Amino acid sequence: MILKFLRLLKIFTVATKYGLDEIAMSGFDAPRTARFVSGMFFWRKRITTPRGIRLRLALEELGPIFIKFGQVLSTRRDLMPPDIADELSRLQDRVPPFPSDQAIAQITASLGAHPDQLFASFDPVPVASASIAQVHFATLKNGKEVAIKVLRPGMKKTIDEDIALMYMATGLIERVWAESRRLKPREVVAEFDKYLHDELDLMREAANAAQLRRNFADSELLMVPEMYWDYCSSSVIVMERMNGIPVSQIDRLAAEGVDLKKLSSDGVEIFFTQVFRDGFFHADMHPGNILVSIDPATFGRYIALDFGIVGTLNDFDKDYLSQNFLAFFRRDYKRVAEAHIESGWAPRNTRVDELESAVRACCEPIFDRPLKDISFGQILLRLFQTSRRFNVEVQPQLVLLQKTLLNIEGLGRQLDPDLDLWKTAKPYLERWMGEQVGWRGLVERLKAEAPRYAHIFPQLPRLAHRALEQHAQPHAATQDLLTMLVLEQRRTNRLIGFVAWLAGGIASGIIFAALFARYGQHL
Ligand SMILES: Nc1ncnc2c1ncn2[C@@H]1O[C@H](COP(=O)(O)OP(=O)(O)OP(=O)(O)O)[C@@H](O)[C@H]1O
Repeated sequence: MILKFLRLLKIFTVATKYGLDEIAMSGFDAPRTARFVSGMFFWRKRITTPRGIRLRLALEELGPIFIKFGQVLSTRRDLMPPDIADELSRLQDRVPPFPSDQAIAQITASLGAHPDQLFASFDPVPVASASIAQVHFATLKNGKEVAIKVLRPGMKKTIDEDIALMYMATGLIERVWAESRRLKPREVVAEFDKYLHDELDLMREAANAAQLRRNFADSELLMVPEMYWDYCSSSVIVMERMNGIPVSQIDRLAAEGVDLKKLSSDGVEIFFTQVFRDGFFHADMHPGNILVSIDPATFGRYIALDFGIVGTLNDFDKDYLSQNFLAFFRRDYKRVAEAHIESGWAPRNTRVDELESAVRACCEPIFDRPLKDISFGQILLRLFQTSRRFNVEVQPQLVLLQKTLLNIEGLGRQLDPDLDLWKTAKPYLERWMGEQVGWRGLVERLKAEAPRYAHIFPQLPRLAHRALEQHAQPHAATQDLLTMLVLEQRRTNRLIGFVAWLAGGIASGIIFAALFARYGQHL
């Protein structure tokens, strides 16, 4: 309890030192009591440093968990003012490594043997250390070079304590200051809580890596380290050691003869493949996590590292994205508005023309520049900001996607300032749309649903009969369901009819050809 109090006191002192209260007071219509308490810090020197810098310095002083919190906040550009988000994105969580005997103890406890027994060699000096984990290199007994990621000891306790304080603080703020709820502080902390706890389980990270590796097994564009499952636990993972040049070292890449233009468009292709083909994307694409191979066998291929954060998208999300991007680039804002209402994201009673004109107002200025300079990430961001005004809840996976898009665009344009994102991405969007509508889409969906239909179809007449009996006057939801089932059945019947007709045609053709071959000369 005393420790909790001291920690709270420390947070309070740091917040006052950097005038964070003043940021809050100026940003919102703060209640009088809060202004009075804030005004009591008369002894504080006049604050002249910009608010974003002050917030960043305060978080740095509060330690790794708060630094991580700032990094996560920096990605919520739909909530944060741009000056603060820009400054927070500069937070670095490079922290001093923890002693190697602690890493060795962690490996021994997790994998059941000392590194000397497990590996042919183990380097006690870490190659990198961050707030959650650090990485050591080693060699397996079969000669394979590996990288070992070890969780920082005692992290869970520290995280739980700091998060509990954050919940307490946000709860208090929300209670005394209703206006602050607009920023959804509790929701943001809850998201951060989940994010950190996900990162604490390295097994999740290993599983994400394995999935991404499988998705790109046949690709010439991206390499993902293999996970060595016999040496993986929730606090230690061992994976193939990758060699390459960090993508941020552009001069080195150029000197090695890597084609930067190709690298740039490959990056976009990889990203859109992850999004629209797999619905599974690496969402921590900062340049430190991306290498480029210069090994002759895999020259110029991307290497991905650090799989702690991935985004997943379902068909609904993909449909939303492709519809909106395509409508945007046709400047069809009405379609954008309709897509939001049809998908149920904007409330049903939203007026299409109002949403359309809001979207137009925020996006038209973006189109005032050459197509190649348009940022998908910016478009999505503006869209989310506009949508919020219409009570659209922006889905976390799309916020993650928007943040990753900004990273990819930044990276792509650093490698090739002429990168035309739209030209590179359009075929993916169009292919996705093509697969969703028309015969191809229907056949694909039927194929995917076939096993389920096999169960449902025989029961359909009974279920429909029972539903009709139970509800002589079916209510709206049941009515909708029945209508949907009937429509689906009709569509399937049409497809089956078409296939039967085609098969019949082919069969008659074959029979006719056979008869003609046999008896044709007698005719
Ligand atoms: N498989 C690997 N092969 C070679 N080097 C690796 C490998 N995995 C990690 N590293 C090295 O360790 C560094 C940190 O790894 P990683 O990003 O996974 O850790 P992290 O703790 O999540 O760090 P951060 O939070 O800064 O991204 C990488 O930048 C890279 O230099």
